[in-house]
Amino acid sequence: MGRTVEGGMALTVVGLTGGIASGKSTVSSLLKDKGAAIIDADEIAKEIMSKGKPVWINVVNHFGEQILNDDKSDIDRKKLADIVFSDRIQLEALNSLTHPEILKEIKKQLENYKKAGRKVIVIDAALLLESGLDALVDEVWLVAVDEKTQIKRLIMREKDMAHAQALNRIKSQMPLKEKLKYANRVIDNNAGIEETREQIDEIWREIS
Ligand SMILES: CC(C)(COP(=O)(O)OP(=O)(O)OC[C@H]1O[C@@H](n2cnc3c(N)ncnc32)[C@H](O)[C@@H]1O)[C@@H](O)C(=O)NCCC(=O)NCCS
Ligand SMILES: Nc1ncnc2c1ncn2[C@@H]1O[C@H](COP(=O)(O)OP(=O)(O)OP(=O)(O)O)[C@@H](O)[C@H]1O
Repeated sequence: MGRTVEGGMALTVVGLTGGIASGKSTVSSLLKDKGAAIIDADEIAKEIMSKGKPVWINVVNHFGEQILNDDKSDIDRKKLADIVFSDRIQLEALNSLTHPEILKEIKKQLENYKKAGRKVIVIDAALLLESGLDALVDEVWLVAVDEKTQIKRLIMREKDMAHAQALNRIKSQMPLKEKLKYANRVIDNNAGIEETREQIDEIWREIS
């Protein structure tokens, strides 16, 4: 599907999405090894909300002291997560404080990678479809796992996340069934890393 032109590969902007703990970072790093440029929405979200930045100040002003750590020096991400992933209105408030800045930074990195002549640029974003970021991409690739595997891996990764918290976070995202409607390719990450690597090898052969 990657559009080929005489003399080599054309530019393809890929939106890599999937629910929390579906395996996007794992797939991203396989794609990076192949030579793709990666734009990581979670990393950007963390960066724009680092201490003292405008978004940090706006988030603290909106949510108040309840989201600060014990010495009140910084945002306690776990406290903030507990609030927003159990209250849709608060999640929307956080999204409207953060998403415009995240979008701006993603666009900036995309332009820079294009200028640098990168041929495959991957935007790794859990909320690609929910936030309309898919308007920026040529293809949507979906990393898919069964909900049981998703919860198991999520709880394994986040040692202190309770089952209910894991479910809340999953429920705050678009269901897999809905995401499938937008996907140009589906990467099945239910089995081991080797099986996933084989799918990436195959996709890379097809687009290059
Ligand atoms: C609520 C916060 C502080 C929780 O931080 P925490 O360190 O526990 O999680 P982290 O940022 O590493 O995100 C992990 C995963 O949670 C899910 N998630 C994060 N934010 C959201 C959201 N607004 N809606 C739904 N799911 C989300 C994603 O799958 C993400 O990959 C943080 O996620 C945040 O600031 N979110 C708002 C910004 C955002 O939308 N980020 C995602 C960009 S795609
Ligand atoms: N095929 C696999 N087999 C076993 N474990 C896996 C597999 N793929 C990913 N994992 C593990 O599952 C967890 C979630 O994977 P990863 O961090 O890549 O997901 P993600 O979609 O990037 O998550 P998030 O959106 O929450 O950042 C990690 O601990 C990872 O090591």
